[in-house]
Amino acid sequence: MKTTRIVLIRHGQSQWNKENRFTGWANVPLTEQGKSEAQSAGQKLKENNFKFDFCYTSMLNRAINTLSIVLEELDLLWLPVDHCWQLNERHYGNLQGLNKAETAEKFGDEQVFIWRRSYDTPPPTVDKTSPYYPGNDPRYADLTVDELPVGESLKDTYERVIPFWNDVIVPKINSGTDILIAAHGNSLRALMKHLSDIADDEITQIEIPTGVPLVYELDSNMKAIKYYYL
Ligand SMILES: O=C(O)[C@@H](CO)OP(=O)(O)O
Repeated sequence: MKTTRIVLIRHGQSQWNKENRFTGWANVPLTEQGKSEAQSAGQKLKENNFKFDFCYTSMLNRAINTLSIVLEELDLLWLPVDHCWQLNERHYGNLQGLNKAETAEKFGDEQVFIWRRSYDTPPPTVDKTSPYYPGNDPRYADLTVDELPVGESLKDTYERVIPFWNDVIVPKINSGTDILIAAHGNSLRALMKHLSDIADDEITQIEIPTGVPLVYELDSNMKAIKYYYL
């Protein structure tokens, strides 16, 4: 059976990972630690002789910068890269910017766990006056009003990531292209759920570390044979 290998990577530590704040589509930078995680990821890929032809990332600086640091380590900065809003982090609605511990003190641990890890409960939404409404950001000018998220559950994120995977990334892989995807904790959890057929109530337990290459071996139906971290 033909197997395919792809590599996923969550961005390195961001400023708001460090400050324990809900991030979502907020465009925060990598910390120095995040940059060095990305460098080590690139070195590990190099030591293990990984080769790539094409990359996908999100529209958010922390994933774009992580990818570029990894590619620099691999001497592959010249590779083509598609920047796709579908790979963005889950939009965290009105929670964006809030400290997670303070929010738990205010609303209770259980409510915050539901917002963070339930499959289909969305966070409180933003309205069009919010600085976190993506329709106010020129990078999302091509999205229709229906596509612009105002606060997503993991299920909502899954419903934009997986059609993009099936319609855009799978044909690219099938044309014999070795791909690298740099994205986010929850957009990658959605992809892992699909690739490994993880149940709705089990995906709560999957936590992806920042800046560590996640290797997937896929069968001819583009489903996981196995996955491991480098
Ligand atoms: O804040 C976020 O955007 C995400 C990822 O950092 O957090 P969580 O782990 O709560 O989904």
